[in-house]
Amino acid sequence: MANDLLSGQTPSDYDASSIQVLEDMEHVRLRPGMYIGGKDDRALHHMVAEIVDNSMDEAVAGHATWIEVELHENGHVTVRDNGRGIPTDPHPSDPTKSTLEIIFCTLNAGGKFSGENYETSGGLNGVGSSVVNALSDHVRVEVARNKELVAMEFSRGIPQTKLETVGAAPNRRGTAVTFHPDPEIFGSLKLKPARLFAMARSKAYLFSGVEIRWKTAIADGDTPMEAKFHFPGGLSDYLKERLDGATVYSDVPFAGTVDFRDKYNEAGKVEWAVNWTPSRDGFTLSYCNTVPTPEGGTHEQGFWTAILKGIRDYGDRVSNKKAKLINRDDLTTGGCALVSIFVRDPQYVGQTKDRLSNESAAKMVEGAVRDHFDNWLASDTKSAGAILDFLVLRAEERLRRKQEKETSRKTATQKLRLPGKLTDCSNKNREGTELFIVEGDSAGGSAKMARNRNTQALLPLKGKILNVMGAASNKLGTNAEISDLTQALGVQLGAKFNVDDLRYDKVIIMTDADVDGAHIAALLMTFFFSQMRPMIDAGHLYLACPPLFRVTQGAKRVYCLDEAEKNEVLARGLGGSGKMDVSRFKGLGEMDHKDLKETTMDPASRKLIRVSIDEDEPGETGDLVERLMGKKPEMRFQYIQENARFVEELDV
Ligand SMILES: Nc1ncnc2c1ncn2[C@@H]1O[C@H](COP(=O)(O)OP(=O)(O)OP(=O)(O)O)[C@@H](O)[C@H]1O
Ligand SMILES: [Mg+2]
Ligand SMILES: [Mg+2]
Repeated sequence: MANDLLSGQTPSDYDASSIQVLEDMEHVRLRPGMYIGGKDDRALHHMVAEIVDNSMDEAVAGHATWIEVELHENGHVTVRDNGRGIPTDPHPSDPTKSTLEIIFCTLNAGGKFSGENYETSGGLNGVGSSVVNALSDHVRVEVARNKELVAMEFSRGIPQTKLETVGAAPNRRGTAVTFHPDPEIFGSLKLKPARLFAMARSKAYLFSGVEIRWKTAIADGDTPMEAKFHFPGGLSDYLKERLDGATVYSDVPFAGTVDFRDKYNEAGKVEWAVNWTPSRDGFTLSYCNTVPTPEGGTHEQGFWTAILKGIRDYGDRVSNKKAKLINRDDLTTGGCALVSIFVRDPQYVGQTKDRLSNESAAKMVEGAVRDHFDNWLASDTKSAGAILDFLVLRAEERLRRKQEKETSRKTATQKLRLPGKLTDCSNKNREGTELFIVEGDSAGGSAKMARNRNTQALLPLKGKILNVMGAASNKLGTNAEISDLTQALGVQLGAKFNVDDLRYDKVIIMTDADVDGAHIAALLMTFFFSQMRPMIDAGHLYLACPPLFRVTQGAKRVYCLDEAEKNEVLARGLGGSGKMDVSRFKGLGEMDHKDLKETTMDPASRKLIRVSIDEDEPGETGDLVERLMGKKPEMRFQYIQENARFVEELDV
């Protein structure tokens, strides 16, 4: 393998540094996830972003004024800039090699460590170029520098040519990197014009000092074949474009830029734009040194803290007492923000630069934005008033919803004094709570001991009472057992059912693993289907999967969900000594609470089935439900098995 990769090199090249190169390149190819976050579509496009980021760094440092991104017919992509050109002189660490070769063939070779060549850069680790090189089956780098045009080619991280002079470049400088992502890594995935176009354009918004030129030879019907971007309006323009057509509370977004040098005597700056809209969900897009930080981080945090403090203070000043109620969620649910920071020494959580972690960024951004926000609110009182009113409304709505949920929960609990008695959980929020509908009282006993009292509630129902669930819906409301169930759930039946009222996150039917149990589960599912359909659609209804068998051998024991699993275990053995013993659970009540917890109730070890409805045959459902209401239990159950799609979900 090594010889193969080294072909084209003379034996004298095969020295320690070559081995280093092989190790680096092989490691990248072995573990692309560590360097570009995977081998998927996102990772593929990230390859182009790495090369564009290098040109952006050159532009932000003031050395390049344009960047060109070109997608070729054959799937290769070229990124060109008119920057200083990647250095080509011999590298001090290994004078037999050019700096360009070192940059493309070794990890952690970069000019951005010291802050001498670039003040604030997207590049950081000196891995970008070499990773793209390692994961491409063809790379050609051209550099115009010192009036000369030189070129070098690589494949899968290994040089294929020497650094060659290919012409004169009397009036040019800059770098052009052409590469083709390796199908051995990315399979049949292809670079998509639309994605590259969007990336190229967002870069132009993020740095108004650069012109981005776009070209594609591959058409996708929507993406322009050629375009030029230059946005002197920066983020403010970008936000307007993103919010195109939406109602906004301020005609002009609150936007600005602060140079950290002026304020903190430090390199870097922050730019932002924010507006609020009632007509769509809010978003926060953040960037560090023009590299997107999809998971946010300290810069986003500092930004929203400034806005929150600012709006509350403003409320105070205009004597709006309710401004105090506003919290960050109220701000961000309708708030649309772009935050772009440039710092000298960006730190990230994880390898892919998804979340910024510089502590100082939070403080610097907060301070910078805060001053401007106060001024802006004071100077544009019309917008300020509209935004404040909107945010107060959101806060009130949030509090009212919370209170309603609490009171409806209380009343439901208070009314339950009937045979099917609810054992509620202590957690009063819906999130993360579960109601187990259990069959009969015997199961209720061990389930009570097996449950997590914080999050798991129990409602025992008696089998015979369940038969009324097949009754006409006008009779349902008057049945005590049914009203127990609906009150426990906090909901009303039929057209009055509102899924938001539901008091539990998961409603879990837990019946014996036998024919009767299946029948009861079927009846319950039918009932929920006809009376509380949105609950199923929203994914709240589940079936517990109690085991049917327990196999023991000496001190070892294993639970089996069904016949097949049991046979498998018997064939395989438990690895213990002595005879294997099989017991079949006749009902949940037979299991002690430890077994029940472990196999069926504990989220850490149980298995659950989520119930959902397959709508492949629209129009037939009504008829089938009627058939279901018929006499034969076997037939009802079959319907459920055939028409309810069971989505297995192992929640860990
Ligand atoms: N288009 C370019 N123009 C000028 N110099 C470049 C260009 N592309 C790369 N370089 C030089 O090559 C070095 C290595 O680039 P590389 O992308 O490997 O690492 P980096 O940008 O320093 O850090 P990161 O791994 O975070 O991208 C850069 O630091 C820079 O000095
Ligand atoms: Mg880089
Ligand atoms: Mg490198």
